[in-house]
Amino acid sequence: MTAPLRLGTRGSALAMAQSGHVAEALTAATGREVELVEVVTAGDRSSAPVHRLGVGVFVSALRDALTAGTIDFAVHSYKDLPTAEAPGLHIAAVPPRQDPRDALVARDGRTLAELPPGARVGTGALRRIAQLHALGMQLEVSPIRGNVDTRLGRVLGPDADLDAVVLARAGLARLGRTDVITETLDPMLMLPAPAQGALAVECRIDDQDLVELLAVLDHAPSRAAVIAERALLATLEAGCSAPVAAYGELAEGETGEEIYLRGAVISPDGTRDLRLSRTGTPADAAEIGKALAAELLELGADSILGQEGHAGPGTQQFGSTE
Ligand SMILES: NCc1[nH]cc(CCC(=O)O)c1CC(=O)O
Repeated sequence: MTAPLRLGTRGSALAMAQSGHVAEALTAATGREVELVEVVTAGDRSSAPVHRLGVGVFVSALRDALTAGTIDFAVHSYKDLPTAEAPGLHIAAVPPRQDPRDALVARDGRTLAELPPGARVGTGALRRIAQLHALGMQLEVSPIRGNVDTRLGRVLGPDADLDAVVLARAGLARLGRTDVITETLDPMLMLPAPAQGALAVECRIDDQDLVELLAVLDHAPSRAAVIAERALLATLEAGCSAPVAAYGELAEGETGEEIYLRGAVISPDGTRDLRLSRTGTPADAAEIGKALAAELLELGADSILGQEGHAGPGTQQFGSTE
């Protein structure tokens, strides 16, 4: 009898859902038993806005437990991971990615175009705040945070005080709540966060057997897209509050598989809005992301990021913008 593998997870409904899903997939593919071990993170204990805490707080407790050996592997929302690699740890799999787009949940079944000027829209991420302002619809954007249920309650609950909220479709999908979505937002209007909708399955790099076992969960196209998007983010050296968006799509081109990467840097008030795209082969995913970031920098992305508490080269801690 082999002991069950210990999968460390945060206790939030979203984290439990995605960890449970990965555990089931691993057991189905390999026959190995998996046991969920709850790890409490500093992010779960605090109610400060995420862009001030830095999403790294959700991650570091899980990584500490991995390094200490109290768990064998962990599942992260990929967009919450810092762009810097964690010493001694390895992302052994990127499972098939969920739809990375953002979703609007609005009162009275409204779509974005149906919101009147002055409508109150809640979202915590600067990337979303910036893109909502860039629409020029005179929306009143208010920063919110909390778990998915708390955020939905601001629109759907008995004490609803907002007309709409914007959140990741993937989070709602994992919780079985896509029924509340009134519009899945087109990336032309709301480009997703780098790696949104993707998971990272991480273990210790010296745990060779587990590295090999977990590889069955890897989905190459999802990994390539995420590599491109995060190379863009890393090259911009964006701090934890940076309004940076990136979306890589894989499609069959004339010369084989192609990756189409879009990137955006938007000032929080929406007045400056840089959007560019680039294509290439999935094998060059990282180079495509770097090159697109370099083009954005040439257009002045650094001055937008500088306005927003840009950490500057070498000082970056947290990779995600939200
Ligand atoms: N911001 C926190 C966060 N981190 C991961 C998700 C779920 C979506 C995903 O896995 O990318 C969410 C919720 C959201 O952005 O609405």
